[in-house]
Amino acid sequence: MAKKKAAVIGAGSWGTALAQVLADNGHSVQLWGRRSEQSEEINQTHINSRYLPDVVLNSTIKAYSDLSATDADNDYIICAVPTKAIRETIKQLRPLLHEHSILVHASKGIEPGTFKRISEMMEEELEGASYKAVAVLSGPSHAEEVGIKQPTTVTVSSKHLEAAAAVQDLFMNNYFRVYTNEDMIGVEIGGALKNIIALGIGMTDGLGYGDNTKAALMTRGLAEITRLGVALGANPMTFIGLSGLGDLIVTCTSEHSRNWRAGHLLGKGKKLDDVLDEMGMVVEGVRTTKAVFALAQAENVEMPITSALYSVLFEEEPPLQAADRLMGRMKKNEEESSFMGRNEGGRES
Ligand SMILES: NC(=O)C1=CN([C@@H]2O[C@H](COP(=O)(O)OP(=O)(O)OC[C@H]3O[C@@H](n4cnc5c(N)ncnc54)[C@H](OP(=O)(O)O)[C@@H]3O)[C@@H](O)[C@H]2O)C=CC1
Ligand SMILES: O=C(CO)COP(=O)(O)O
Repeated sequence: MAKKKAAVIGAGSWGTALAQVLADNGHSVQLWGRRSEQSEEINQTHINSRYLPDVVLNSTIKAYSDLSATDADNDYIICAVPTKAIRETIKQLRPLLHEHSILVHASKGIEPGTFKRISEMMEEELEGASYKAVAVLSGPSHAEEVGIKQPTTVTVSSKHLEAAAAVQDLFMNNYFRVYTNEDMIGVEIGGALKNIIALGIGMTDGLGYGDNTKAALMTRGLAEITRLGVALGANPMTFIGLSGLGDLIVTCTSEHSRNWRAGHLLGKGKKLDDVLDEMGMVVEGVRTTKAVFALAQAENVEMPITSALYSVLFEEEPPLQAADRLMGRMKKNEEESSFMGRNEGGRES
């Protein structure tokens, strides 16, 4: 592919790893982080010591901390800030876009209150602006492993299929393999909601439960993610792909996962605020649980695991009691209760 110009917005773990992939591919890369001391460190030492300390970054990456200094002639803007910062970031980037700009987000969350997916938030903030397309890049990909070039596969999706194919070309290399998928709703829902299940599995691991419990939560978790996704218009097949099952596996079974680690500390009896302070990195699943608990009610979709997590996170239910409550629910048929989308009968509490 001809060499392109890209700005990666967000110099946390993921933005830094994605900047490295793009620089390895020979593209010209700007990497924005909001702290000037961090951009100076990256430019001078080629290390992001807070977020990706074990990776020596490609020396061609140009870090900066003034968002308005993002080059207006970038072909691609890759947005890797936490979900809560998406709107303010897009507002600031808006004047720098042009008719060929492709905006790719790599974040995983749902907005509480509006229930918007990230691409929907972006499109709202971009209304009337000049740009070509919004795309999502998602899938099983810990920054720490991408940073050391371990074989990784992800999915890119966009309503604009030509843009998705262009993003595939931009990122593809011998350690980062990118698939396209037309189901943007499914890709974004899978990536955001697996964090809820990872929190839950971290919690049951913290309680001392083993592999049976992990498999139960992953399988039934995927069933409830699929149920909500189908109700929102997603293709159920997406949830057994990279951005569904793939990301669920990588997040629920790895100590790299901040969501798993936060859940683990909660399972050990720590309070949510103390856990979030201790993590010092984004734990998207907490905010996503709040959003999805309300969204499931609005959509009349049964999501018992999300509901149990909500009680633990926001209503101080002890994790053990929530686990007991999940096990004591009324009996079910596995197949029917997995993929039916909205509740046909009454809501189960
Ligand atoms: N880490 C991973 O392996 C993966 C992460 N993701 C997703 O990528 C997104 C970013 O996560 P990740 O890079 O891991 O997060 P990190 O916790 O590693 O870093 C967070 C980054 O966001 C910045 N930040 C925090 N608040 C704001 C704000 N209000 N405005 C602008 N920047 C802000 C932080 O800056 P500062 O240092 O100044 O606080 C820091 O650069 C998340 O949605 C996550 O789910 C997706 C795939 C893989
Ligand atoms: O999304 C991820 C891997 O695909 C990273 O998950 P965490 O945010 O839990 O670390």
